[in-house]
Amino acid sequence: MGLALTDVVVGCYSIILSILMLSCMKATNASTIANVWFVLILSTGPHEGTVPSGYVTAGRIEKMEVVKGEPGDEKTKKKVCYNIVFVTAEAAPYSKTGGLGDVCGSLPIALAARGHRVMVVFPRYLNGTPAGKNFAAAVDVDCHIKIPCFGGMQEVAFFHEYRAGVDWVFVDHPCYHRPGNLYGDSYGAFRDNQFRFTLLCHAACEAPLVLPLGGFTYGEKCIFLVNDWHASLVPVLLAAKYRPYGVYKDARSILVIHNLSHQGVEPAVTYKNLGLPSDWYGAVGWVYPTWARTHALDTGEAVNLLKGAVVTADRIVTVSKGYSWEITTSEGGYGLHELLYSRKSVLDGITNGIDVTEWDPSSDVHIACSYSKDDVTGKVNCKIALQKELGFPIRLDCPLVGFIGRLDYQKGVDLILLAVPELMQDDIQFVMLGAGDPKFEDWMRVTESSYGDKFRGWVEFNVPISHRITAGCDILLMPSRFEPCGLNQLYAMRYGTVPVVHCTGGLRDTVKNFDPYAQDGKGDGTGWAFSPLSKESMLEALRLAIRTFREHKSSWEGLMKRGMERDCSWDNAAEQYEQVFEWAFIDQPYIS
Ligand SMILES: Nc1ncnc2c1ncn2[C@@H]1O[C@H](COP(=O)(O)OP(=O)(O)O[C@H]2O[C@H](CO)[C@@H](O)[C@H](O)[C@H]2O)[C@@H](O)[C@H]1O
Repeated sequence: MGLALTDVVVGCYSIILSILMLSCMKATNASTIANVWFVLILSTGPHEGTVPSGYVTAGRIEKMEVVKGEPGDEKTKKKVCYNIVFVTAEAAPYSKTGGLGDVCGSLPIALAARGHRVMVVFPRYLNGTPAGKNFAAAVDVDCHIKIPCFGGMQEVAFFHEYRAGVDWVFVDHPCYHRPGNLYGDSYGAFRDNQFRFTLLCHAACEAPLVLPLGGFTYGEKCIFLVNDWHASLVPVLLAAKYRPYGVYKDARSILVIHNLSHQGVEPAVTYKNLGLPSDWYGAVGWVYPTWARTHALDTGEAVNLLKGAVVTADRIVTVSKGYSWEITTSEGGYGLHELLYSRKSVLDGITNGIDVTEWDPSSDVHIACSYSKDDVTGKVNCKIALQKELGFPIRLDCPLVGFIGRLDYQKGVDLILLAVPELMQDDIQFVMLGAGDPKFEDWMRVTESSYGDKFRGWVEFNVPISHRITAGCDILLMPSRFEPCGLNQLYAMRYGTVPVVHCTGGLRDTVKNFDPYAQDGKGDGTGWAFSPLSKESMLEALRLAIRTFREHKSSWEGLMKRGMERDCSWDNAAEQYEQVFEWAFIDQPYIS
């Protein structure tokens, strides 16, 4: 295929422009120049292998894109592309226990689609169940490394799959092969989780240096996105283990906080296991508040991996704006609020997007009948099918309320437990899907046996049924005590299911309270956000929603329609992440 003359002209223009920009920058900022490449892209064809064609393997690649609008209206746009390394404990569809898996399974794809080179590093879990087939397409890249930690040299291997424009890199070690879920089994959390995720972090720091994915390593000029406590050792390792030897001087790290309530806290004596130099204790060292100590001689000394990332990462992102503020307060900061407040200038909130391919009522393979915002009639069939599946009487006039989530203090399940005896007096049907705290699981089973024709407690982690509940219900209840972003309310709105949520964190940011009088009486809003967090205010909001469903059909249709029309794709969030990457590279590494 030959080049058109216009392409050649634009190409020459771009080369000249690049040379000019390069010399300008030389005069101003020599250290930035070291990791900036100007690449002229005449045409952006499909990616081959893992190195997008026309790219240079570097931390930051400035790509001159020819933007073609109307004929004669061609202009050159600068786009900076990065080598991005996600480090996470889970990524869907390979492994998922909650929203972290959803985000790390879809944000990398959105960033790759925007031109970045993206790798996701996470464990190769095998628990002896059919879930193991999720890893079947990954191949052993025949690269074994030895990691110095926990008193010896631990050998890990890497597996790799290139899918949807992303390098999925699986860290392999026997500690990830055992029955149970990703973090524990019926006896509780695995006792060696600190070991398992220390290995992950060390391996993730090596991956860009040693893995020739598609023939080229990512190299050390990259940006690490470290998710939650499991990946939090990465920025500490960059600062303590690599930069003193001149490695990763041009890399940056961003801590992404999905949930501050889990911090990876272990006794202080375990510091020696982490593979950090002895004089770096201060980065991860932490002292419990007095009230949390267990006995009079307890000094409260501990290592806290998330705290280590808060003090060493170049920037911090939380998964909604509301939550980024909440974590700087004593109510929401879980003991880290003062530290987080001190880093306020590099703390941003970016609301999660959702995987709009997996969660699309017009093509969802799990639901009984497809529908869309332009034709919602199929939703009725989904409701009938769900009522059948749950053994409820088939009644379209009866509001069907759902709850999906981990059975955990965070999700406000205790509030539902308190409210159910009253709620069951009303003419409603209520389904709860969740697994977690055994005391809530038992309560769901008992409640189902007491209110057989109107309450179902589905105790399991089951993705297909979560889709069917999202599609078949009229209302989704989320009384979360705190919610960094929340995904189920986003899925619900996309499926025309109206959310009733506690007004907190990402729920407050994404669910707009219904106002029947707005827009000259046409109404506005996408659901109900109640406050304070009490049984009474939750019941009041739920009953208001139920009354609107029963008595104000056009208002209800408006609520459904506005929810379904919301833009919740990842592209918008990915663009905001790009802004944060740019800011991260403007500054020198926070700890150099
Ligand atoms: N029993 C079950 N069966 C099937 N699917 C189930 C299930 N229980 C939960 N899920 C699924 O797991 C995901 C849960 O995501 P959330 O964002 O609501 O919460 P989570 O607290 O895990 O995530 C944390 O990280 C995410 C991502 O940043 C933040 O949105 C959130 O606020 C934060 O607490 C959803 O996809 C949901 O459908």
